[in-house]
Parts: sequence; C-alpha cells; structure tokens
Amino acid sequence: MILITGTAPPVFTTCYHPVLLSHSHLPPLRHESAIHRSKIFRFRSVSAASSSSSSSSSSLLPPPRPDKASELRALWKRFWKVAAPFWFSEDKDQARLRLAAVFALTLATTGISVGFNFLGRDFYNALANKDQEQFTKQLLYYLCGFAGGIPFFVLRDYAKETLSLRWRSWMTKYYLQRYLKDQTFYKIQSQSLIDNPDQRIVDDLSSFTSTALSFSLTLFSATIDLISFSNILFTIYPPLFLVLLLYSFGGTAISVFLGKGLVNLNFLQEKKEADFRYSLVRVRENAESIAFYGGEENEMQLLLQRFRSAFDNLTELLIASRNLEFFTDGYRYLIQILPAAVVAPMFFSGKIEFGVINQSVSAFNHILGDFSLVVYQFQAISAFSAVIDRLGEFDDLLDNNSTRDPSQIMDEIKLTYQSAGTSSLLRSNGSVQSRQNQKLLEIEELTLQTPTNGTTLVHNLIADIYEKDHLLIMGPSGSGKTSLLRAMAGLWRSGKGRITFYLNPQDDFTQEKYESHETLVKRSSGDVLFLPQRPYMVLGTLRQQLLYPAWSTTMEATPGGSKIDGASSLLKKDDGIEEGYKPTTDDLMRTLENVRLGHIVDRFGGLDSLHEWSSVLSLGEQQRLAFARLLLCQPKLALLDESTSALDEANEAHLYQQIQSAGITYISIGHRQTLTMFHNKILRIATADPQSLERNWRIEETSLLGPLNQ
Ligand SMILES: Nc1ncnc2c1ncn2[C@@H]1O[C@H](COP(=O)(O)OP(=O)(O)OP(=O)(O)O)[C@@H](O)[C@H]1O
Repeated sequence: MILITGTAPPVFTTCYHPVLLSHSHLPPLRHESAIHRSKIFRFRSVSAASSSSSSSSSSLLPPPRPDKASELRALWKRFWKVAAPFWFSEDKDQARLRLAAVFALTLATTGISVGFNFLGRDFYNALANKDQEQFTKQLLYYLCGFAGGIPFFVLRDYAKETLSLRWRSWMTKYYLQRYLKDQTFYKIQSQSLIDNPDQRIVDDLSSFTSTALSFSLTLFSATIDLISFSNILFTIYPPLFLVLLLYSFGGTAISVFLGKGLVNLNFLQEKKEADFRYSLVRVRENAESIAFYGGEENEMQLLLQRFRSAFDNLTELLIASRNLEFFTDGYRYLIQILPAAVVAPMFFSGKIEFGVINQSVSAFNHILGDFSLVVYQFQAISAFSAVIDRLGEFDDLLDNNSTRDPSQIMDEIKLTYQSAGTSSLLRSNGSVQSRQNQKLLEIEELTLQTPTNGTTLVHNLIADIYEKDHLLIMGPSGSGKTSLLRAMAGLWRSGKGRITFYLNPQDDFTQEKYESHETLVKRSSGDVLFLPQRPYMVLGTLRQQLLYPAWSTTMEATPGGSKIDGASSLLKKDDGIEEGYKPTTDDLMRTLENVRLGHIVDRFGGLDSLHEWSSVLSLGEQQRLAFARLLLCQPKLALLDESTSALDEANEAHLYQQIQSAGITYISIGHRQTLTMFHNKILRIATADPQSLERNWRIEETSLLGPLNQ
C-alpha cells in the first residue's frame, strides 16, 4: 500500500513537491496569496532599488512602533484613510462591481476546491481498493474537474490584477493631483518634509493596491474555507479539530513574537533603497558638473555609503526573516504528518477508509492555512505595514501640506490678484499719481523671512510697479533677491505685508480665498510669468519646450492605448490649462528666430524631435529658449531672475529689446551693471542686519537707456 504523505503545506509546497498536485484540491491555485506573499517580499526588497526616487536629503527616522493594540488600531485607521477614497470616488460603481466579481470568482474557486477534496477521497479509495473501473472513472472526473475548474482560478487572478491596476491608476492620479497642488512638491522638497515622495507614488501605491486586494481575498477565502472544511474535518474526527486549533494559535503567537522587528526593518529598507537610487539619479542629472570637477571618487564613496546602508539593513532583514523561517518552515512541514498521525489509529482499527486519511490531511491543511494566515504571511504583512505607514504619512502631509511649527514663523504675506480697474492712482501716502499708466503691482510693508528658520531678509518694503516700468533688483548675493520673487510667486509666505497684482482676472481673488494655488496660478497665468534662475527644460520635444507652461501638448504614452479597459481612462486630465489661441508652427519658428535660436531647429531635427534638452543646449541657449516662452506667452508682467546671466552682452541687449518691443513690463534680478540700461528703476537691497528694524533697501529712478530709448 502506498502511503500518501500528507497534503501540500499551504505555502510553497507546490513548488517543491509537484507530485503533491495530485491531491484533492488545487494547492497552487488555492494558495495564490501565499505565492503572492513571496512575490511581495521579493518585490519590496528588489524593486525599491529600481524605484524612481527624488528628494531625500533628509534622514527621517521611521515612526516609533510600539507593539500595542492601539498601534494596530492606528495602522488600521491609516489603512482605511489611504484605501477608502477610491471606493467612494466617481469610479465607485465600476470598482465595486469588479470587486464583487472577484469575490464571486473566489467563492467559485473555493467551491471547486471542496469538490476536489471529495474527488480526492474517492480517487485514493479506488486506488487503495485496487478497483480499476472505479479508479478510471475517478481519474476521468478529476480530468474533467481540472478542465472545468482551472479557468475559474485563472479568471479570478486576472480580474483581481486588473482591478488592482484600476485602483492604482486612480490613486496615482489622486496623489499626483494633490502632490502638484498648492506647490506641495516644492514645500516637501525645500523644507525636507518627507523622504522620497516619488517612491511612495510609484512603488508604494502599486504595492498597496495589489497587496490590499490580495489580503482581503485571502481573508475572504480563508473564512469560506474555514466554514467548508471545518465541517468535513469535524465529521471525520472531532479531536483532530482541537489539535488544529492548538497548533494554529500557538504557531501564530510564536511567529508574531519572532517577527516583531520585521516591520521596522522593512520600513527602513524602503527608504534606504530609494535614497541609493536617488543618489544615482543625481549623478545622471549632474553628469557634466561631476565630470568637470572630476568628482567620481567622491560620488563613488557617497554611492557606496548609501548602498552599504541599504545592504546592512537588508542583511538584518534577512537574518530576522531567517529566524522566523526556522520556525515557519518547521511549522509547515510538521503538518504533513500531524493529521495522518492523529487519524491513523482509526484507520488501523478499520473505522475509516484509506481515502479518508487523505481527505482529512487535505481539510486539515486548508483550515490550518486559514488559521495560520499570520504565520505564513508574516513577512508580507510586515512589508505591507511599512507601505501603509509610508503612504499614510504622505497622505497626511498632502492633506495639511505643512508640518513646521507655526509659532516660530509667521505666514502672513498676503498675495492678492485684483482686476486692473480697481488699482488706484492714489499713492499709499495719499498723493495723486501724475502718470496715466496702469498700476500692475503694489508691495505694501513687506517683511520677508526665510520659511525654515525665520531669518529676516527684507524689512518693510514698499514699491509700486506701473505698466512699462522696468525694475531691476540688485544686491549682494544671499541678500534675498530671489526670495522676493518667491514671495511674489506665492512660494513663500513667511513674513508679513501685502503683495497685490492688478491684472485682468474676471473677479478678484486672493491666496486665502482660493486655497488652491493651482487655481491662483491658472487664473493669473498669461498675465504674470516667472523665469527662474535655472532655466527648466521639460521632458519632451522642442515644441513642448516652447509651449510650456501656458499650453500643454501631451504625447501618447502607449501608442494605441492600454488594452486593459477602464484603467487608462482614469488617467485622463479633467481640465486643460490652455484656452483660446495656441501658437502655430510658424509662430514658434518666428519666435525662435527672434531669440536667435532659429538654427537649433535644423540641428536637432525639427520642432518635434525629442532630446534631453538640458544636456544638449548650452545654458545661454536654454536662457534664450526661456525668453522665447516669454514672447509667446506675452504676459503683462515678467519676473526675470538672473535670466540672462549666461548670455553675452549683445544677446542680453537683444533679448531685452525684444521684450520691450512686445510691451511686456518686467522686473529683473541681476548683478551686471549693463542691465541698468534696460530698467528705469533700481531696487537695491542690502544684507539685512538681524539686530536692526531699519529698512535695508532703497529705490532709485534712472532713465531708461535701453535700445528703444536710444
Ligand atoms: N528654503 C530655505 N530655507 C531657509 N533659508 C533659505 C531657503 N532658501 C534660501 N534661503 C536663504 O535665504 C537667503 C536669500 O536667498 P536668495 O536666493 O533670495 O538670495 P539672492 O539674493 O537671490 O542670492 P544670489 O544673488 O546669490 O542668487 C540666503 O541666505 C539663503 O541661504
């Protein structure tokens, strides 16, 4: 007689013992979650290294994780906060329908497993009784069962994966919207609020959606299994049920004790892998500077240091996993003989048939798998908790979008946009303006401070800018010139005072009234344009460079679109920023000629050629491209932060002449004396004395000597 050595332990057995597939259920399919568990763990360890990382100079420690019930509740609350929005979103009907389908398929697969359990019993009974006819019949049933049952398992997995993709698509858009809203990405970066937000958006979201679905399905099928198979087991031999309870609860308690450090280690691993990845991205982005400096050795040290940190943590993680697996593997393999050992005396005394041993082993495994979810999935659960923590932390930040102590620094700079008609010709001191030009900008008693430490940069600034006024801001390096533009752009609000733009919006609005900065920028775009100190080249074609930021031109991410229905439609942008006239190819070519960049079109293969523009264009060419954007946008007011610093004087004069003839009023920052020719006012800022409350600025009127006035 052949002794069938137990059934497949719920986890991994199918990989190691394919012969055990002949058992009365379908272990590889039934235990997909267990297989998924190993996938998750590998994914967490490896793919974090391939994540697209961004900022992380901050060395944030993971939150302390005391192992108390209240911590579990907090984790659950975080999970719910991250998971819930999708299921109540505009896509909720589709989402819930698909979820119901996945659950129905899971139910069907459990039913099929129970069927296989009985088939297995009869199959082995026929074998043991040497009943060839019955054996052939059972074999046929088995084969038909496979043919009919397998599609359900495959479809269940497919439906689950597509739902997870749909959920991820929605969440990616949801997180991206909030990340880019109100300049949160800028605050996170400039104030080092959290590490690697990009990794959270790419890896953590993907892992969260697939793992959350897998876990809920595992829980669901475990409950159903428990009900179906407990009945079978109890009918066979009640004491076996007691053995099972003791074994599973004891095992769970021991594995929780052995694996308690894993959550923290998984959390740190995520961060360290992303930090390492980010330093590699920085080497790529700053390749030329590093090569000029010959800084390879330093970079190597830095990279190795970050890798070592990830490596050390991974080593600890592996040791902790190894210790846990000493226990869990023993736990798994013991159950191959335990149920057989318990019921064997009944078989020897002839109370049960041989097939019943197999059936009880199979049912025991099923139920034990359900009771022992924590034992089998401990590593996956700990990795998942780390993901929940990271996403929860990110989610909280996106909701509040600032975490620094407000008592230290006052955020009281009021930025207001008003319609042009409301600007008064009265000066703030009451005198009447003699000029007829429209006021575009008014700065009232502005005291500007740095946002992180509250150092005062400018005291009590008062200034008015009228149409055709061209103001040059000068001062020593670090005195706060760029910061003044940051305040005008609404990036910094630390300090006090008021900045008012008199533009052309349909109605008046303030930064407070419209909490979304995106709205503010959208409403003011076209009227004010900022050219930052470092020209920013978007990823895309030359045409996209020129149309940025006023008009968007999207490129097809996947030609033909996604084959998986629904998910890609969730990624469409609801509202475009462009309105009205969009420059034609002729306009773009003419503008490039106007900034003396006509030659680059041929050199780089046309307006629609793709290049890494920040690498292939010289800094001066990038600055000229930024002026081309300015000429295309035709704003009322341009704020230029050293935006001609890389140009020779002739090109600089040419560009200023172009924007003057376009009728654009501008405020520039610069150090060069030659710039004074193109401005009729100079604001000189001195480095602020922290002890003094005296004004550290003065405004000089000069005559405009620019080419138009010569
Ligand atoms: N996020 C920040 N947190 C705290 N301090 C900052 C921050 N960003 C800039 N600073 C500080 O604010 C001061 C003014 O910076 P700003 O960039 O405005 O100088 P600047 O006058 O434009 O200098 P430069 O001529 O060198 O470009 C500097 O001392 C700088 O170190």
